[in-house]
Amino acid sequence: MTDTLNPLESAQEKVRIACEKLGTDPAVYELLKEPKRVIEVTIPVKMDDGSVKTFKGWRSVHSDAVGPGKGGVRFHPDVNMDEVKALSLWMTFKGGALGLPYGGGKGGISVDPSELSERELEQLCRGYIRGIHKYLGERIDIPAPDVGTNGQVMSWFMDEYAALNGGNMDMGTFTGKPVAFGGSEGRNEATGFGVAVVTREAAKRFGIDISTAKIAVQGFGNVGSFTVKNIERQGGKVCAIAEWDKKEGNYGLYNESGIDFKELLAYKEANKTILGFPGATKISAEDFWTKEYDILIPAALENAITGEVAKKLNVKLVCEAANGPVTPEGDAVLAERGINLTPDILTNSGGVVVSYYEWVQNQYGYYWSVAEVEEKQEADMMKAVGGVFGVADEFNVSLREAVYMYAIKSIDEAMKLRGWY
Ligand SMILES: NC(=O)C1=CN([C@@H]2O[C@H](COP(=O)(O)OP(=O)(O)OC[C@H]3O[C@@H](n4cnc5c(N)ncnc54)[C@H](OP(=O)(O)O)[C@@H]3O)[C@@H](O)[C@H]2O)C=CC1
Ligand SMILES: O=C(O)CCC(=O)C(=O)O
Repeated sequence: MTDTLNPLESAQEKVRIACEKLGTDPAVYELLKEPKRVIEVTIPVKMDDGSVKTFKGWRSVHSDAVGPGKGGVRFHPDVNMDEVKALSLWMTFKGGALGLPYGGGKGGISVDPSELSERELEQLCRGYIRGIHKYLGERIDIPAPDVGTNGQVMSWFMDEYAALNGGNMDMGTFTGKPVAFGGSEGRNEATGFGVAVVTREAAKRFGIDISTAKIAVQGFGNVGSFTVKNIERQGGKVCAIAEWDKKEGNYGLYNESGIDFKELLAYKEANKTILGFPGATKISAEDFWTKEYDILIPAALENAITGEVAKKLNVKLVCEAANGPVTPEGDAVLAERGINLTPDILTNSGGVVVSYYEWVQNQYGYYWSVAEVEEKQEADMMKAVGGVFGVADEFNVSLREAVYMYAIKSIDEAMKLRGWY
């Protein structure tokens, strides 16, 4: 088997297998294999040095069978149309698995945001919204943060959207906004909080004691860092973290007795990197991937665990916090080696769950405390975890297959009710 690194092909394959296992009408795969709409925009930005640069951006709505498109916007040099399409497809199934009233959407711009000044970045954000605003709205398509974007980006998006729409302040058009500008308590940490919930439940299912488990996390961005924090809150410890650096390349940090979250975060805030953190030893990327852990949590980008990487892992459980971090060949190798896996669209669904709460709160104009948000999030995610584990047991399939099978039911039903087949 050759490794498919095209995320769209790998996403389509997962849907095809789920349809086959469930014996759905052939129309279901036909309707779900490609996005409903993809917009491509070229965004000109006047740079600080007086030159003009153009950037390519996309927004894809994979499905709106159940409700408006929903999903993040990624700013990264490797973003391309196929990646955006795949990420939007995954969002359709993430929403389905969690029972959210949404379809799937995703956007992105091919750019390294760290190379832009704040003014240039703001212009890029506003230009992107000028290009796609007619296709956005609380009931149409609702962006949120993903890799390389954050609450500040959402605020510029919202401001530009309101300006282009006669001052329309439908705040639910974007989620992941800062709390001071219509955001929800708990959204910034929500994905990592949810990853910790799913990891805890999977550990129970596969007989791993989370309080003594050795856990490794790849990526210390939004998802990775709050995963580490919430694993610590549950009494677990993360002993290895992998990151990358423009000069240094890929590397890891290791501390057998646990890397302290608060100290590491403070170091990152002060130094803009975790490289050189005194509370752990620097290790090579090769060492990071080959050391023995109970649980490995990839929380960076796609295709981190290829077939080759999967062969050398020394772990019992992989919890996919990133979208698409395991390639189809990686999946096959993990299965052959008896290494369990919790799939991305379940494991990292906490972000979109709390985005949903933000959208609800925006429409009510009534806001919840962080404790209320976390309680609701945990309950909603536990329901999905129970449902997916149940399908896996009933059909004797992997959790990856189970989550697609679990999610597809409601999407299929909505498409049929709408007369799409
Ligand atoms: N934010 C959210 O709410 C959600 C995010 N996700 C998914 O989670 C993943 C991470 O997203 P998020 O945390 O938001 O993004 P961030 O940009 O905040 O963090 C990604 C982190 O991974 C680092 N990184 C990049 N490449 C590597 C590598 N090869 N090895 C180690 N570290 C690396 C980045 O470093 P650097 O910044 O230097 O590039 C950064 O610190 C993505 O797959 C995203 O789609 C899923 C659900 C919701
Ligand atoms: O919060 C959201 O709407 C979506 C987050 C996201 O992009 C994802 O779950 O991959």
